[in-house]
Amino acid sequence: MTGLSVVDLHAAHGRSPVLHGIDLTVPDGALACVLGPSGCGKSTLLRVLAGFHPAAAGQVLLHGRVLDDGRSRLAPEHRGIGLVPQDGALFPHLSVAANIGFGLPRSRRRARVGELLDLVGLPGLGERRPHQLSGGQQQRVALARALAPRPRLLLLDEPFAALDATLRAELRREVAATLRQSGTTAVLVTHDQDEALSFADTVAVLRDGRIAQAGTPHELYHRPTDAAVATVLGEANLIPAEAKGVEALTAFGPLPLVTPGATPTAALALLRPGQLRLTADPVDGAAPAKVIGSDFRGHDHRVELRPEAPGLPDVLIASSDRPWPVGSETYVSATGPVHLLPES
Ligand SMILES: Nc1ncnc2c1ncn2[C@@H]1O[C@H](COP(=O)(O)OP(=O)(O)OP(=O)(O)O)[C@@H](O)[C@H]1O
Repeated sequence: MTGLSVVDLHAAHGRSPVLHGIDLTVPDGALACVLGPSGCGKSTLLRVLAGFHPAAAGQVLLHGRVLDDGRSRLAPEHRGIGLVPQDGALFPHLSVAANIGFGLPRSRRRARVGELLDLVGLPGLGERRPHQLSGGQQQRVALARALAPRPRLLLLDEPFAALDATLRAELRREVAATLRQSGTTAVLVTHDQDEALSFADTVAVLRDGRIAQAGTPHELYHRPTDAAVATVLGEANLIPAEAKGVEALTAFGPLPLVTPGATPTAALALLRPGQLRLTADPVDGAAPAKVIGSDFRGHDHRVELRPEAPGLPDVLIASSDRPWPVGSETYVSATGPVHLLPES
């Protein structure tokens, strides 16, 4: 069953159009993510969904009910939609329990607040004030507050942006688990590709107010429709290729295709950094390359290379489990399968 359905949605700020025909479907109980750079229209989209900004045209439906069709719109308080803002926006003078229970009927408040404190992993902290909590705990309270009235849709506006990297990854895992446990349909907006790929069932890439591509995180990462989507989702090496049967002919030799047949013949092959292998000695299909940059990232090394072979871009990015000193000579080879993108 469809939870949220956005059909050909247009929105503007004054006379400036910002959203140009957005189509987005989120099944009931699914987690969706809208990923895009600053200024592409993510917050405007969330504000239209929440009812704080009017649609200029198109439709927003929740469980089949029209919320906005460009002519009439349902008031935000009647939509059954919860919002978790970037900074949590808790009431500083109220306890955690009072923040979570704000707006709930008195008779149900106590039990529901207790339930939610357990759900977000903060049992026993109901009497604290927000300033007595860490940033991550405050965001969990904001999530609990948004979930308290059992919204039919939860909107999350870069809710982890202010947290450090480790806490951010941990909290988004917890939040995704909490939303799945409560069966809540949710839309998260972010400019962070790791967040999008790890959080959502469906990712929609928003570019200049248009959905460039939508699909599962796996589809978008491995089968982007163009080079811009490929790079929004993570580092990408794009090398000239020609499709021939089940293979792509490249400067690294023939590599198997992800989807044989349905590709342009002259194209770019997408190779993620993990598909490039570095060796001290030449192997089949390897190109000589000079190491021009190397960063240790804990789980691997990000190695920047200048290949010394025709048919390759000026710079390649590889992932290696061992360090390669800057200035050293190496050999780079590739493993498929590869996905082909149109050349321009
Ligand atoms: N209140 C406003 N009045 C006029 N223009 C606005 C207003 N709010 C946003 N805009 C413009 O609309 C466009 C989309 O802005 P929006 O805030 O939706 O983008 P965003 O993707 O959420 O960006 P960010 O990630 O930086 O928050 C931008 O060009 C922005 O300058």
